[in-house]
Amino acid sequence: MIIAVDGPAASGKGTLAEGLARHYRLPHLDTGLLYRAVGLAVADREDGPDFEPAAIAAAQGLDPAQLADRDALTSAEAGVLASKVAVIGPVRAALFDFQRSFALQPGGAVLDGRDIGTKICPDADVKLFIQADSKARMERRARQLEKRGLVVDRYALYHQIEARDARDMLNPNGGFYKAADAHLLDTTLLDIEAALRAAIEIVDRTMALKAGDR
Ligand SMILES: Nc1ncnc2c1ncn2[C@@H]1O[C@H](COP(=O)(O)OP(=O)(O)O)[C@@H](O)[C@H]1O
Ligand SMILES: Nc1ccn([C@@H]2O[C@H](COP(=O)(O)OP(=O)(O)O)[C@@H](O)[C@H]2O)c(=O)n1
Repeated sequence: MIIAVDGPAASGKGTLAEGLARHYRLPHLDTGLLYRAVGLAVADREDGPDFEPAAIAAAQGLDPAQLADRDALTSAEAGVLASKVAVIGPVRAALFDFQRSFALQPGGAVLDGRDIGTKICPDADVKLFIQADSKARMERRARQLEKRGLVVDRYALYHQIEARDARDMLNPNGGFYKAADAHLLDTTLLDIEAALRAAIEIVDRTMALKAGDR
């Protein structure tokens, strides 16, 4: 079974994808980490003239070992860099095969990102699109960063997330929209457990309907 989980920044898609993977005993890939690793690899060239070719080379040479440093990868700065390399078509093309092979491993997988239901796994068995209002998303990200001992300027964080979402939505190479057959799950008023219960219910119901069709 392949489960695609998409949604905007800090909507809770990673947490849900991890929970679904645990529940159904499937491997999980957070595809945002790939873009974050490419972004970090070219951080010193940000907005410079050779940013684009350097990002393409970094994506083509990406080594899964680069996904290990979670603290660096999940920083707010890495998120901004990720969204800048994510608009470069050849970067997306270079990362496609890794994501697709992960999805197609025997038994299936859970992948979360922005274009899983639309581009990476248009054939996924179940697609979820996770939403939460911007203030709730900012507050979740703020608390996540504060738990690491970082001092967070909520006003700046809110604007940074809005700017990243806007760049993502306008990404000409993206596919960052809710797939027509994706189930919308708004987690604004749900805690992590309630959101996971709702997601499991959607997956079970979708799979039961599919089994009934056969
Ligand atoms: N439904 C929820 N209610 C409250 N906090 C949540 C919820 N879902 C996720 N979180 C928290 O919000 C933060 C961002 O969640 P995450 O899953 O990393 O989001 P995303 O992958 O969409 O960026 C994490 O600290 C996570 O524990
Ligand atoms: N499948 C994906 C996943 C992430 N991304 C890009 O990578 C950035 C970081 O993604 P992420 O999922 O790690 O970010 P959060 O939603 O966790 O904040 C996004 O803002 C997108 O620009 C992408 O283009 N395609």
